[in-house]
Amino acid sequence: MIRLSANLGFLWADRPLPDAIHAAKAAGFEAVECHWPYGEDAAAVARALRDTGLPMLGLNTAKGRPGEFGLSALPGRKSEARDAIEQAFDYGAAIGAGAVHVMAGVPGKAPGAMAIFHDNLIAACDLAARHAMTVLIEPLNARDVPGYLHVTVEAAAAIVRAVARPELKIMFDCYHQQIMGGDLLRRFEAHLGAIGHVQFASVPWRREPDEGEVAYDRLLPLLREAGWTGFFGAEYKPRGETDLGLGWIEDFRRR
Ligand SMILES: O=C(O)C(=O)[C@@H](O)CO
Ligand SMILES: [Mg+2]
Repeated sequence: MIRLSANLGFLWADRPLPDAIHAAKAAGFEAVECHWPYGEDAAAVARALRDTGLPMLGLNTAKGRPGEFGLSALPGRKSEARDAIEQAFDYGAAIGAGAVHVMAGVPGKAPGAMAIFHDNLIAACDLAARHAMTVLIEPLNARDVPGYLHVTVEAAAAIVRAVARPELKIMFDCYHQQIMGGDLLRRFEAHLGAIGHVQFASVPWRREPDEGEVAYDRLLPLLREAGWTGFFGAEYKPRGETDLGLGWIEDFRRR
C-alpha cells in the first residue's frame, strides 16, 4: 500500500496550516509535511496534528533573502544559518515534526561553501540527536535553482558520506532528480540506505502526478518494492483548487 503525505507548502497553501492539516486528513492523506511554517502558531498546528492523528514529517530551515534558498552553505552567514537551524528544531520539536530539511543555498562557486555546509550539518545533527529527529538535505534541480550547492542525489550522497552522522539523510525528490538525469529507479536503489524521505510531482510542470513524463502510478510501487517503507510526499503545485485535483489518489491506492 502506498502511504501518502500531503506537502502543505503547496497543497491547500491558501489556508492557515491547521486548516490545511484537516483538509489533508479529509482527503485521505496519512501524513503531512510543510515548508516554512514559522508564521503559524505552533500550539494550533500541534493541536490540529493531534486532532487528526497525522504525523508531521518535516519542515525546512529558513530560506533567507529572496532567491537565496537557504543559508547553510553561504560564506559569512554562519550566525544566520545557525539561527535558522535552531529555529527549525525549536519549531519542529514544538509540533512533533520528524525531520528538518537544512537548506544549503546558492553559493555558486564561492570557495569553502562545502566546508561551511558540512559544519552546519554537524550542528544540525547534534540538535537532531537531542530531539530524536532527522536532518534532511535535498538536491534541487539546477534549472529551477541555478547555483544550488547540491543538485543530484549522487552529490547529496557524497555529503552524507563525508558528514558520516546517522541523523543525516537525503530527501529524494523525484521531480528534481528526473530533471537531473532521470533513471529514477536505479538511482533510488543505489542510494536507498541514505534516503530519509521521498517526494514527487509531475515533470516538467510540477503539478498533479497524473500528468507529465513520469508514470508515478508505476514508479512509486517500484520504489516500495525496492525497499522504501516510508511515506511518499505529494509536493506539487495544484492546477487549480487542491481538492479538485485529487483524483489521482484513488488510482494510486489501487496499486
Ligand atoms: O523545492 C522542493 O523540492 C522542496 O522540497 C522544498 O521544501 C525546498 O525548496
Ligand atoms: Mg522537494
